[in-house]
Amino acid sequence: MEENHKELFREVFGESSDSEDNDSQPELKQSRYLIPSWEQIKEINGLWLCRDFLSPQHQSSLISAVLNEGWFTEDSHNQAMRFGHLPAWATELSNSIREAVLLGDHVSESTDLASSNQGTKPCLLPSNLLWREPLFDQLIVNVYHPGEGICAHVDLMRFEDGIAIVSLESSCVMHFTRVEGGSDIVEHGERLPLIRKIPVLLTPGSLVLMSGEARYIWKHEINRKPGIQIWEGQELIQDRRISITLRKLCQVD
Ligand SMILES: O=C(O)CCC(=O)C(=O)O
Ligand SMILES: [Fe+2]
Repeated sequence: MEENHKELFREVFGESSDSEDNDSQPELKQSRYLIPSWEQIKEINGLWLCRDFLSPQHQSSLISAVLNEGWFTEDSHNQAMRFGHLPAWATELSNSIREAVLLGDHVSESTDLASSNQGTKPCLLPSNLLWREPLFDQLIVNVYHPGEGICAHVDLMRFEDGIAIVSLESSCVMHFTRVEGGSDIVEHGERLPLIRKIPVLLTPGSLVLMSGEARYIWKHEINRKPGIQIWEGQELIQDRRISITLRKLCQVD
């Protein structure tokens, strides 16, 4: 981790328990989470996936915390939104997202992720977004029953850049398509068709981060109609799926 990141990391998360012996290095292995590995969705700038974001235990406690809010006591209730002051579990989740980005940066320096992208270090989340306070102040929890999904959309412009989606329970494929009017993609000197659907598998406990092009010029959708949720040639078994989307409202001055 870069020195300034280390300092910021200490400010936000404090020193770990066994780094008090005047060795000022934060002991990253003592962090609440294992060092996360991030996957860059190469076709889409600004789209990152952390598959091992939450351990199975953390997933269970998060599901309990969400269900304990009492938002989904009736079957017809499938979405809850909160603005401003978020429940403690959501604030903790936001902190974990920041932590995963910081630790992920650390990992990318020693892997070829760092040398990809024509020599420029790929950025999980621009630092002005990573260090804004609060990182997120809006929360949506969606509960999807089998067959239910969300149609293709770009999140509303009233939200800032830098959106996180945590997936729980059933896996699903989220498809990304470029918004119309975007120019053709040129890759290796070849013009690729404008309408391209990029599938991304969202497994339980995974975290998606969208910023820049991924947030503004790509639509995302989850179509759980029969025959659409295919991954590696197999149709996914559908069960209930819960997602937690965290965003920040734009300031209105
Ligand atoms: O449920 C999801 O994974 C995505 C939710 C979403 O895109 C939204 O609420 O804007
Ligand atoms: Fe969305």
